[in-house]
Amino acid sequence: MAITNLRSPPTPVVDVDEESATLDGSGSGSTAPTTPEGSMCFSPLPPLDDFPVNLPPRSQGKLNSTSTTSLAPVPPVRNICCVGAGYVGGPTAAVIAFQNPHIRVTVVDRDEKRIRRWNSRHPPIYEPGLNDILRVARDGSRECVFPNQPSTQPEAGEDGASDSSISSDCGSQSDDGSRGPITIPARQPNLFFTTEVAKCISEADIVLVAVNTPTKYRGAGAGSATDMTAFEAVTAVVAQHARPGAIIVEKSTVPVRTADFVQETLALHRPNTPFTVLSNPEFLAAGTAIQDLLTVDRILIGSSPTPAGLAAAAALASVYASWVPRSRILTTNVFSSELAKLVANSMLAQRISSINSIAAVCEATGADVDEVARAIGADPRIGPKFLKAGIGFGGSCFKKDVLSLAYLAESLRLPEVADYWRAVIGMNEFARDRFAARVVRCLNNTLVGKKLAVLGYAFKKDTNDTRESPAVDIIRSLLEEGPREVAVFDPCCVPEMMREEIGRFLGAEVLSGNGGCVVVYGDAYEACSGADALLITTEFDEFKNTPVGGDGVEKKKVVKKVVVDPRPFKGSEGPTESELLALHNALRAQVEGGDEDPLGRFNAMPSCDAGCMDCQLEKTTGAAGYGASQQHVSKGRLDWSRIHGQMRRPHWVFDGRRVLDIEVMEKMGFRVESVGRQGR
Ligand SMILES: NC(=O)C1=CN([C@@H]2O[C@H](COP(=O)(O)OP(=O)(O)OC[C@H]3O[C@@H](n4cnc5c(N)ncnc54)[C@H](O)[C@@H]3O)[C@@H](O)[C@H]2O)C=CC1
Ligand SMILES: O=C(O)[C@H]1O[C@H](OP(=O)(O)OP(=O)(O)OC[C@H]2O[C@@H](n3ccc(=O)[nH]c3=O)[C@H](O)[C@@H]2O)[C@H](O)[C@@H](O)[C@@H]1O
Repeated sequence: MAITNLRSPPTPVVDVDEESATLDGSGSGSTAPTTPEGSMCFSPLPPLDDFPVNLPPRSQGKLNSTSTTSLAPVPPVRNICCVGAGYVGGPTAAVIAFQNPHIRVTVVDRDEKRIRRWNSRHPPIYEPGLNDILRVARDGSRECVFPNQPSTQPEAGEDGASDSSISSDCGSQSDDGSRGPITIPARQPNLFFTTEVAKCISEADIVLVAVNTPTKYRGAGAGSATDMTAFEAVTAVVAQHARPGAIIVEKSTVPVRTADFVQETLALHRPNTPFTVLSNPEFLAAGTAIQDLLTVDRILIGSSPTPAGLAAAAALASVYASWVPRSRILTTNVFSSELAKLVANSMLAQRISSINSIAAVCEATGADVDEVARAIGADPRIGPKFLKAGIGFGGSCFKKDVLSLAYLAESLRLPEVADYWRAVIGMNEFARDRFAARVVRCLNNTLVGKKLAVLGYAFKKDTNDTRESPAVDIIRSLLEEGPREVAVFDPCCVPEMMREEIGRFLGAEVLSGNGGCVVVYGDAYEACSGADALLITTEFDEFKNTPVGGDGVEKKKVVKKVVVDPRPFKGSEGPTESELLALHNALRAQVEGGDEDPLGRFNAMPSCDAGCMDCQLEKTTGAAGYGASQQHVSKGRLDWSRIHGQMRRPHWVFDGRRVLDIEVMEKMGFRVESVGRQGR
């Protein structure tokens, strides 16, 4: 007998402590505008301890609250619109849709090219696991049937035969009903991408605003303040088109008290229409976005403490509760939530700058920064994460968010606080400059006539995101010395894209073909061939070295990931989407390079036009790591002995990310200089 799955959560009701709605009990202690029913008041809030922090299990359907004096119905969520189809909006909306088949999720963006890509086989960003999510949520899925027993374990009574095949004839149901076949019904697509911004906003119960909020580059606060142009533009569209009662969610990272501004804009355009504004910052990291979203450590929801504010928070929480344990959904006041995001990134950046400052001390003293990091990281109060020294942090957010915090402090007339955080950025720049200077110093203070290969262009491993990549600054510094060639290779980025970006950041004239000396390669060995020095600028595993045997052949350490088959699924409701995904991954892991759809759930992917630029790019470049059909396939670790044979003496390697085993490299004849370790 078939068991169907895909539970949809009941609509909860929220208990609200009216006393806590404002500190003074007046209903609003602020001059900030409120909606007619007072859904947003920016008054001081009660201490967090008094605020309903964790939401109860779905079945209870009520917010925890010590004293409950009124009930506000939690609005049902059937339609979500996410504005911004970027690194955050795309994956976040995809996971929300994947986990909530009963909710229609539409991602809107004004960038037609981006939307076209999301609707094609070539999503505009690469993230491990994204493809599997899109294949179900965007494309819908077929009915599938599978036995409810681990395929690696033989069926009791059978001769050790294990059945990893999935077919419609998969055995009979056992007595207790738990091991029989499970039928997963077909799923309709519920994730859509479109440029119809206003229309989709007007249909949504929840509008997630996930547009870019970079640093201002001109005018007041240039270089520090957040550029709110995109956010403001979207807010105006939302204000004009959102339906009454809609919940507006700040997903973008925004300055503290942005919710005030959103509320004012809404009140300006639609004075008598109730809206609720929430802060729900995103903590995902590039390269692990899907994993971060699926196994999230916390969801932060900031709301006003009014009945409507808390009800809106509960509505948003119910969306996440489809897969996130209630204990990980934290609610705070809206400004704490906005500030917490800036502080989270600033503290992470600060840790990196702290260890990089120590790297400089190590280079001058003979201590080794990895050893220092290991020693201090063993203290649970410090912890081992984010202590990897290198050439500094990159990425679209750390720098801008630290600067935004510093700007906030300046605006609040707290220059000491601002200086403290600005020093984090200063130390980051120092790390890069020191590394580039070290390369030049080791190469006799001149790069003229020399070829240098830069390995890694993305700002971190396993992503094709190159925003604020330290590699760009390193290339710029190298070019100042007039080298013969700067070769650039990245295992995850498409060469054409890298060329385009380098041209944009450093000027088209630096590129080969335009009279410049920067050559972008799609092959690491070509990039390294004839090089005087190699610089490792991104911590890709591909660049790590592994012991070499007497035969000169690289001995790869094969660490087989143990992916546990999650069956048997217990309970009468059938597996959740997360459990199905775990099964999908377990079955895939059983066979190397095996079936991309072992459950037989996937529908056909969208087809591309004959003239699809991305298909052509894939054909001409190999383009591993680009496009849904081609997730980042590791090109394997570099064969360092082969590279040694191709390089010029004395085989300089500058390890800016501490990925190399120096002893092994030196035995092979390389001359290695590493960040955080004394050089020669
Ligand atoms: N990239 C990351 O890993 C993380 C980013 N964030 C924050 O999330 C926000 C978004 O960042 P990303 O996704 O990286 O930015 P992004 O630049 O990749 O995407 C933003 C998208 O918004 C669209 N957009 C801009 N103005 C628009 C308008 N008026 N109407 C419709 N669409 C519009 C752009 O076309 C673009 O596709 C930022 O505030 C960022 O600080 C937060 C956590 C992680
Ligand atoms: O707001 C954001 O955009 C996101 O910023 C970071 O995520 P991300 O920038 O994608 O990547 P990280 O893993 O944090 O790495 C950032 C940079 O720091 C560098 N790094 C990281 C860790 C470390 O120990 N040392 C180090 O140099 C990385 O190489 C990379 O260049 C945060 O980790 C996310 O929580 C946050 O949501």
